[in-house]
Amino acid sequence: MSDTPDIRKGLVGVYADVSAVSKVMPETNSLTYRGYPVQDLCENASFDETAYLLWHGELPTAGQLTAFRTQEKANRALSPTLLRVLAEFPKSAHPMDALRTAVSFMGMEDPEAADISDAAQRRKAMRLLAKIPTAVAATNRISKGLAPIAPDQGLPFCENFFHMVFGKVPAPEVIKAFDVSMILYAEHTFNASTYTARLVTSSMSDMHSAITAAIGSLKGPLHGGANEAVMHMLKEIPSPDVAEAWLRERFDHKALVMGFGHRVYKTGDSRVPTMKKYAEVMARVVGDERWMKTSAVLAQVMLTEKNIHPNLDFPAGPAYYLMGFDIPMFTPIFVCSRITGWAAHVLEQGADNRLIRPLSHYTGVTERAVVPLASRG
Ligand SMILES: CC(=O)SCCNC(=O)CCNC(=O)[C@H](O)C(C)(C)COP(=O)(O)OP(=O)(O)OC[C@H]1O[C@@H](n2cnc3c(N)ncnc32)[C@H](O)[C@@H]1OP(=O)(O)O
Ligand SMILES: O=C([O-])CC(=O)C(=O)O
Repeated sequence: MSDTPDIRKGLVGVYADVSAVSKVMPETNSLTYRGYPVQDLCENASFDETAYLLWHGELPTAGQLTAFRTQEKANRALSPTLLRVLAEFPKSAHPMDALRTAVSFMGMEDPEAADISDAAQRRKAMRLLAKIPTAVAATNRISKGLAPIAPDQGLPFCENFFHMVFGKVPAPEVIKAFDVSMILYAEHTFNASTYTARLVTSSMSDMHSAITAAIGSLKGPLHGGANEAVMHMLKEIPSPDVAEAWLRERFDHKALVMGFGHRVYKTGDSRVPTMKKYAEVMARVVGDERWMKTSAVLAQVMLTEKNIHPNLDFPAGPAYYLMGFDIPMFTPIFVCSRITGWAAHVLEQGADNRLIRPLSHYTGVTERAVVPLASRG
């Protein structure tokens, strides 16, 4: 009889804890946040209402939303020190690396750095929700030799982000497409970055440490980094007519096709139809159908040849490109949204904590004695 314990590589199929934040239902390709279908939230609520929902368990009343928005607007500005630090980062730094370091720095500056009470962690989550977009926009502008644009407290969350990146606010349909992407990216149960945040929290560490680690996890191309990889891939394909041939060559090299496949959804990602609809809106607004046409060919061939469906990153990549964002900003934009889900999980983990510490099954050399240095040859 083998003495190998039951190891689930990648924790495939393992329930690691309970959670009341969201529910992924792969059998129906659906997703709810605190019981609300994500599509319903996209059509009938805003991203900041969704953030409130994730943190408080209920949608806000008008008064609660006004108070939430006031708090968010009041916390947007970065300190002069952090702005100077951002300006000193290596010009070659990827914006996700810059953001990881910026969030870590925010942790040192936070007025309640040492306080991990639920109330303090909630206030820190609000400060992160408000400041992360400012850091993302400033990093982007600094990388182009442009001066950062200060947040405008008179503008709502999404409008303010465009203002800080481009110095202007686009048409309402662009804002709506962006807001929808933010709702769709907000939360997704125990994905790698959220689990990272919970794991860090489980040692009774603080919000900024958990979020810094989560950003590191999200950056990888198998996770959030895929939205950038999708756009690089689409740009490699000269036109929709050659997309099928391009993909078949990729099959020959057994290469991953970015933006396809998912650990939990095997017959379609709940969020893709909504994001695709708004990516198509963006294609019409901009008058550039190339990316959606190429995407349609890739999705069709991946389905018929591999039976693999696109994930959220597949339509989100071209949608952000059509909104005018530089490709290295796509995963940082994901962070601007996912901070809401991460923080909800940090709060949930903190409220009923047990140190996360799994076992490893040893497969190295058998026990042996140290040979003194003089005798080693
Ligand atoms: C927001 C998000 O994080 S969504 C995920 C974003 N990531 C990507 O888009 C990266 C590309 N996708 C992938 O690498 C994978 O699908 C993952 C990492 C997302 C999921 O991985 P897993 O659950 O481990 O899938 P798994 O490896 O079991 O896939 C099953 C089979 O499909 C293949 N497959 C899965 N995804 C892809 C893909 N994108 N391209 C080509 N083949 C794929 C695997 O190679 C595997 O084939 P095999 O059985 O011949 O070995
Ligand atoms: O759930 C996952 O593994 C990845 C994902 O789609 C997400 O984090 O949004």
